[in-house]
Amino acid sequence: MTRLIVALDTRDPAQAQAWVGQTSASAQAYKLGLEFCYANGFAAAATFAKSHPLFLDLKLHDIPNTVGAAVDSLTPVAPKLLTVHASGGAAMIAAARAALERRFAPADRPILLAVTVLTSTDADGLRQTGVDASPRDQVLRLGALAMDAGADGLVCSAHEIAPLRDRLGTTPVLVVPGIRPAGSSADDQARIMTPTQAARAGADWIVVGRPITRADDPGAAAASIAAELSAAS
Ligand SMILES: O=C(O)c1cc(=O)[nH]c(=O)n1[C@@H]1O[C@H](COP(=O)(O)O)[C@@H](O)[C@H]1O
Repeated sequence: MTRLIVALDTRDPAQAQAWVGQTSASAQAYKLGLEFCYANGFAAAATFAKSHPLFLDLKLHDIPNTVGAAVDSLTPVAPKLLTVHASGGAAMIAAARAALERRFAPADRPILLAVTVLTSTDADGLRQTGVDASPRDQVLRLGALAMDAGADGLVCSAHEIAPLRDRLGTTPVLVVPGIRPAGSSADDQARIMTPTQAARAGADWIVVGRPITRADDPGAAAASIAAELSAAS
């Protein structure tokens, strides 16, 4: 069944804890990213990871030596999932994987996810960066590269789940943001689907932020999304 990760996109630890309290019956993991970690440091993320499964979303992207060393430095946080950018290339992804293998026993090793094409990017956005491929083709290209280089899974939009499964089978863990319940605002997301559509397409996890955290009742919003996931699975 598709599981729900709530993105705790805030710099305020009390707010993050409040959202956890409101959604804990519906979510299976929580995401802390750049906003929270730059404001509060990694010790705060490490404390959080002691009581909740943590998706640490730092989207690392640098030369292989720097990314490997950064992953080494993140060892005390011990997240369940960790992101790098697939466009950093095979050697960079391999360096991240090697650092995780050095630092963790196999059973405890964080799941290494490669972000393919950000869900906020459409074909025009890709073209502006010099990529003439469609988002789908670019996700397939980067997805295959990342899995060959040692990623355990991929971050993609729900639109690319079926083509990725066709190309790469069931091995990649597919983590899917850009989720919007029917009728809700897309905000800055370009490639969106509903929770039901993502679950039916075969997402392992969906990542949902604002549709829950900006709702009048975050607990009810998360419960409604969890209900969609269980009905679709
Ligand atoms: O790696 C991610 O989690 C991520 C990748 C991506 O392509 N798109 C994307 O939106 N995300 C994250 O997923 C969350 C989506 O938040 P909402 O758009 O508010 O639901 C944010 O925390 C993003 O940083």
